[in-house]
Amino acid sequence: MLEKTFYKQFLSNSFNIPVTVTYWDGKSETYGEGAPQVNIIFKEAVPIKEITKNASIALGEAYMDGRIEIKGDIQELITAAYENADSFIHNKKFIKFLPKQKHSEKASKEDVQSHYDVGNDFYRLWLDDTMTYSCAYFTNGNTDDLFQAQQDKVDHILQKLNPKAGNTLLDIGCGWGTLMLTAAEKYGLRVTGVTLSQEQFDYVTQQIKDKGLEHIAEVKLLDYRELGDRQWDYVTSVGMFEHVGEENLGEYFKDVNRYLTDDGVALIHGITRQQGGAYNGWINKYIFPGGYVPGLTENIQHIVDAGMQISDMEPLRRHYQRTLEIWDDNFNAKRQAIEKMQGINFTRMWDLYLNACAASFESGNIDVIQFLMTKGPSGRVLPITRDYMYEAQSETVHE
Ligand SMILES: C[S@@+](CC[C@H](N)C(=O)[O-])C[C@H]1O[C@@H](n2cnc3c(N)ncnc32)[C@H](O)[C@@H]1O
Repeated sequence: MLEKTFYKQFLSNSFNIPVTVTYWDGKSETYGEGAPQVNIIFKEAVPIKEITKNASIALGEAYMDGRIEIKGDIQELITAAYENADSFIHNKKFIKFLPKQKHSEKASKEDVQSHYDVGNDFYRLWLDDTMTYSCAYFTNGNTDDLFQAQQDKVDHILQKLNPKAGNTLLDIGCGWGTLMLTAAEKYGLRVTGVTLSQEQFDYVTQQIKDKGLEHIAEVKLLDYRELGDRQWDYVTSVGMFEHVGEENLGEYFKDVNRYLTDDGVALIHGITRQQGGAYNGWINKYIFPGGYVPGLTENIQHIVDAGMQISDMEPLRRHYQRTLEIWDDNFNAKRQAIEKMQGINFTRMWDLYLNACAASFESGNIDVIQFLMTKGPSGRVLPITRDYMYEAQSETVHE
């Protein structure tokens, strides 16, 4: 009885849409006004002490192993929790414990490999053919297909750099390599990519060979902190600073600045949080160990402290919401194959992750920003308007 009183209070305050909750004794109650859109079914009670320790971990784990079922749209339910300031997602009372974070070179390697080395065969099932794993750019609104939108994102980034053929580019956290290989093939740049994932490194190495780009493209299995004194004309880093950790973020931007020539341009693209930086219990425990989403102003402060000058900033949150929705559709279209490959708990975990991230963008809890920067006020002067970013590029200029 005590347990149910707690649940009733906890759940009736958590969402800004009406929900029906079916309890372990088979009885249902509806909270909120109007017709319920989602039914949360507790097949058994999640212990109150787990919920009060970290509700997102406790409920996430219960969803993963099937103690909780959700009938209706999971993204809509989680968005409703993000949009409710009193919900357990925001309430410090339910976030007393966070998994420990370490960001040494060794810890970063283990963390990154635990996520990306799930395997290229897994990612191939639900990413598009560019194997890009970051926010796409839907040039024509939401109608573009993901493959086109990922290519457009890469062009959008590279065009912002105003690149000159023959110049050099470093891509920190190059993933499966589409940005760096496009920079080489289409823009004639001499490119270096770094990743900590063995699977990505093997994939990009093969791509460089297959495309005959060995003379202008190289990939390294290295931590971004281990690149020595070398400098590049352009530095890009897409969907990567979220791995760096709060305590290393200032140094990360200083490294970006250090790797740039005096005349260099950097485009750093990543997730920020409106209300200040945060770790997320369940995501940190199961999806991105070591992940940290910085606050927007925290990032800007680090950029300024590193001595860089911001030339342009573009928030793309609705593009990331759309990207995640397409990934989740693709994921569910391949659900059987994924369950066979990774097991049912992993599949439920990953589906929850994609929905939770889409909800976080949808509610505006997080955003994704492209920061375009030069090396201080005396660095390169970019064109005075944004027009140059949208001018069509010539076809392949590959040397
Ligand atoms: C979300 S993926 C993005 C990949 C790619 N930029 C894209 O847009 O598809 C993050 C990338 O950052 C890399 N990464 C994370 N921490 C790193 C580190 N300390 N040093 C080098 N690469 C790192 C990962 O290996 C992965 O390639």
